[in-house]
This record gives sequence, structure tokens and C-alpha cells, in this order.
Amino acid sequence: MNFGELGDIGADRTLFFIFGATGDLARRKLFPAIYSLYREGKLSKRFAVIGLARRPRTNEQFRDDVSGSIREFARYKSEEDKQWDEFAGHFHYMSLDINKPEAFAELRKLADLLDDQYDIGGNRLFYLALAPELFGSVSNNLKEGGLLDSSGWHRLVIEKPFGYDLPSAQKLNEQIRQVFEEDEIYRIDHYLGKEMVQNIEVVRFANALFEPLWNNKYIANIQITLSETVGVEERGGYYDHAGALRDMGQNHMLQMITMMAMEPPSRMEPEDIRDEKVKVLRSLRIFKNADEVKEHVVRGQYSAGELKGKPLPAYRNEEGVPSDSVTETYFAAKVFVDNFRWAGVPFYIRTGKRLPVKTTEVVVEFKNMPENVYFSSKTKLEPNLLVFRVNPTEGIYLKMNAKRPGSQWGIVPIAMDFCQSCEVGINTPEAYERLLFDAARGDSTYFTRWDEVSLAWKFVDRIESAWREQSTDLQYYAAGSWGPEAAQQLLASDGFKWWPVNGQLEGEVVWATPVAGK
Ligand SMILES: NC(=O)C1=CN([C@@H]2O[C@H](COP(=O)(O)OP(=O)(O)OC[C@H]3O[C@@H](n4cnc5c(N)ncnc54)[C@H](OP(=O)(O)O)[C@@H]3O)[C@@H](O)[C@H]2O)C=CC1
Ligand SMILES: O=C1O[C@H](COP(=O)(O)O)[C@@H](O)[C@H](O)[C@H]1O
Repeated sequence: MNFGELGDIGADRTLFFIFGATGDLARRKLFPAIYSLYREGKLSKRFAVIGLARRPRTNEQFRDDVSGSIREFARYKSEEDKQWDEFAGHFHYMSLDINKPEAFAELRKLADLLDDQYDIGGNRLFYLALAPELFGSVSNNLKEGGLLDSSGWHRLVIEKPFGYDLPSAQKLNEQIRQVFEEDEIYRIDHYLGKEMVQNIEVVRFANALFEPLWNNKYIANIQITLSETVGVEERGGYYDHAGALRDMGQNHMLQMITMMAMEPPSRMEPEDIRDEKVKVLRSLRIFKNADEVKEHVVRGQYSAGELKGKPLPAYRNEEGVPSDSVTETYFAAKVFVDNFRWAGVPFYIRTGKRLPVKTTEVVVEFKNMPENVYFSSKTKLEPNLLVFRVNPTEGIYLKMNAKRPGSQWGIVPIAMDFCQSCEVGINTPEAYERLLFDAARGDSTYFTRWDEVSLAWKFVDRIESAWREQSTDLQYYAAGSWGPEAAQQLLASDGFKWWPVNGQLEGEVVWATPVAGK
């Protein structure tokens, strides 16, 4: 299938500063992303990367690290790359302790040198792949060290978590705002870099089929599932401090709600889109008290269980997790967007570790047709579903009712299941590629603005404070199961159910993805 030209504006000349260049994020995501951009010709040839961390490394050692990371994680194979040495030559390393401001004067010298060598024009992108506690010091030291005196643009890209709650996020924001303007700050939420999350807007606003129905007259509910099979891996310390609501809810899940619920922007420009997303967050119903939280939010923690015959430990026995932890590894919630379009439509969201499958899906369940005379009493009419398959399979699934072939009035559910990842394969950009590309060309659409972040924290803080009051609400679920039973009840009490993820529904006839040339 031919998906045509991209039509994107290329990235500007850029000097990338990767703080935390010896860390996990740089290795798994950032170096491979830079490589893909280079291979696809999206990066200007006039670029350089300075890797920064405390560990000593020569340029050669650093280039070996980068090469290893690309061999392991990139979607293009470096072995087949005749230009590899040319690419690797753009990478430089400097050992630097962020807590030592004097090191930044040295960094400036290196930056000015590379700026001249690669004719970068003073454009600087500072990527902080670091613990958030260091964000303030880096920003300040960049300024004091003269790194922001170059003639081009300066952009700060920062990773989540952006704070622990609203007060800590405000403090963090004040620190970086002392140095950078809001429009120079690119806050990463990697879900916004995912192809199918970006596709939500297009499917909504480019199809006469959906937008007229996109409201409380025709939509019964919206379901968002982010399920993971993994536990907390090596991040027990961080995770136990955060929990599922802060780790996934405050950012990825609320962002997906905004994409589903926003009004059409006046233009497809970053600020117009972000303005509409902010309006959704302003319309989120904040639960009034702990009882309301209890009624609308389920939280759980995994106990020992198994998946595909493999025994799995309880969360409390994971490395770095206290044996008496009451941190949630799962939550499900019924959320309301109290505005004209969405009044009365529940948004059900759930996420958890150690669930049976890894998947991210957004399901739109349309209201059912009246069971009028046309339908025989024997026929159970299923609601229409539109599913955005975000991760790991990317695609769009649409379920309808049709006449059962050969019958008189029999009805059979049929589905169109478009598998984008099957079609596009290796050409699907990974989220970090998209986001690095956007940051380097100054497109902030898929980064979160401060007002979005602060409103999301306001919503989350209310739930967190209720949980602190009622810590006994934590429910246990066996690792490898779909979470606490109460999460099923959340929907059942409204006459709904969670739709199965990652697969077709029982009894339906699927129209496979049309394949080019067939
Ligand atoms: N890993 C992931 O998949 C994801 C990570 N994130 C976020 O990205 C950030 C980085 O995560 P991750 O890469 O996993 O973390 P790591 O712990 O793997 O890496 C941290 C990096 O920071 C460097 N560092 C620590 N202290 C200093 C210092 N004083 N001066 C200079 N460098 C320092 C370390 O290098 P050295 O010890 O050599 O100084 C290392 O390169 C975190 O905020 C995390 O929450 C967000 C989403 C996903
Ligand atoms: O931000 C995070 O996301 C990952 C899941 O991301 P995905 O792209 O693999 O779906 C999650 O594992 C992690 O806990 C969280 O910090």
C-alpha cells in the first residue's frame, strides 16, 4: 500500500546536548531515534551530538556505546550502512557533573567549537534524560555557563515525570522558567509521539463518517486500556514512589482523553491544538471527596500469580519495593468531561502492570440502535465499535452489523480491521523519533504545555489525597489476571463491559486489511 509523501518540514541544523548520555533512555530510545532520522534524511547533515554524564568516556568509547545501542534497538541496521563512520563522527562526549557549575564553561567551549565545525548556526537542543531533581540545576548552569549566548534558537526537552504532584511540578516549572520561555520548553509525553495517538485527530477531523457522531447523542462510552505484562523491572524504587496513577494516568491516559474529547481546533497549529486540549482538562470532573473517589476509581496491587504457566512474584517481592508497600500497580476509573459535547458520557480508563497482554487501545462504543421490528427477537444487536489500536499493533478496527448471508433478517457482526503496522512495518517511526524530529524543527504540537500539566495534576492530586485517607481501599489481583473484579463492576453498574483487547470479538466476520495489489 502506498502511503504517499510525508510532506514534513525537515529538522533544522541542530547541536544536540544529551544529558544522561550513559543512561537507559539514551541507549534504548534517543540514539536509535537520531539514527533513524539520519537514515531517513530528516536530519540536517549539519548536526552534532554531545553526550554528557559523569562517567569518563573518550569520544571513541562513546561512539562504541552509540553503535551498540543502535545495533540492539534501532529499526535500521547499521551493518548495512556505508555512511556509518560519517554518522558516528557527529557524536562527541564530555564527562560533566551537573552539580559542578564550573564544568559548564568547558562545555561552552566544546559547543562553540562544534558549532563552527558543523556550521550549526547556534541552534541548541538540550535534552534532559535525567532525574527531575537535576532539571533546575542544569537550566541554571546552562545560563550561567553561557550556553544560551549562541546566536540561534535554544530548546529544552524534558522527560517525565514532571513533578510528583501539583506543588512539586509548580516548583520545577518555576526553576526552568527562570531560564527558558514556555515556548522553548518541550515536555515529553512519549504517548503523544505514537502514530496512532496522533491518528486520533485525523480519523476524527478528516472523516465525515465520525465527527458528526462524536458526541453524547451517539456515543455510549469511551474506554482506554493501557495494559502491560511487565512488572516494575529495575525501576522498583521510582515506581513505588509514583504508582500507576502518577506513572501512566497523569500523563499518557489524560492526554489520550484530551485527543478523544477535544473540539476541532481553529487551525492545525500547535497552540490552537493545545488550547483545545486544555479546555478538555478544564472540563474534567474533579471528584468532590473521598467517597466520590471510592465510587469512581478502583486501585489494585498485584499479588503472586502466573502468566502462560510462568510463576510471577507479588509486587511486594519485587526488587526495590518495600514488603509492606501500598502503592497501586493498577487503577481503573470512570471519568467525566463535563462539557456540552460529552455530558453524561463515561470515559473508562484502566492501566496496570502484570496484566495478561501488552496493549494500548481506545474503544469508542456507539449507542445501540433501537431494537425495532426489523430485528428478529433472536438477534442480539451489538453496538458499533471504533477501536484505535495504539500499541504494539497499530491499526483501526470498526465493527458494524450486517445481514447474515442467506438468512432473512439474521444479523451478523462484521469488522474492518486495518493493521497499519502490518502494512507500514519498519517505516513506522517510533515515538521518540517523531518527538526528537519535532523538537529539532520547532513543532511543539505533541509536547505538553504547562497549563495541561498543571490541570492534569489537579485531577490526580484529588484522587491521591483520597487514597491517602483510605489506604484500605487497595485491592489485590493475581499477577497475570485482568485486575481487581471491582474494575468490571465499574462498567457493569452502568450496563457496559470492557471490550476485549487485542483481538476480534466472538462470532464476527472480519474484513482483512486490503493489501496492495490484491
Ligand atoms: N528509561 C526509560 O525508558 C524512561 C525514562 N524516563 C525518564 O528519563 C530520565 C532518565 O531515565 P533513565 O535513562 O532511565 O535513567 P538512568 O538512571 O539510566 O540514567 C541517568 C543518567 O543521568 C546521569 N547522571 C546522573 N547524575 C548526574 C550528574 N550529577 N551529572 C551528570 N549526569 C548525571 C547518569 O550518568 P552518570 O552516572 O554517568 O553520571 C545517567 O546517564 C528520568 O527522568 C526517567 O524518569 C521517562 C520515560 C522512559
Ligand atoms: O511512561 C511509561 O510508559 C511505559 C509504557 O510505555 P509503552 O510505550 O511501552 O506503552 C511504562 O512501562 C512505564 O512504567 C511508564 O513510566
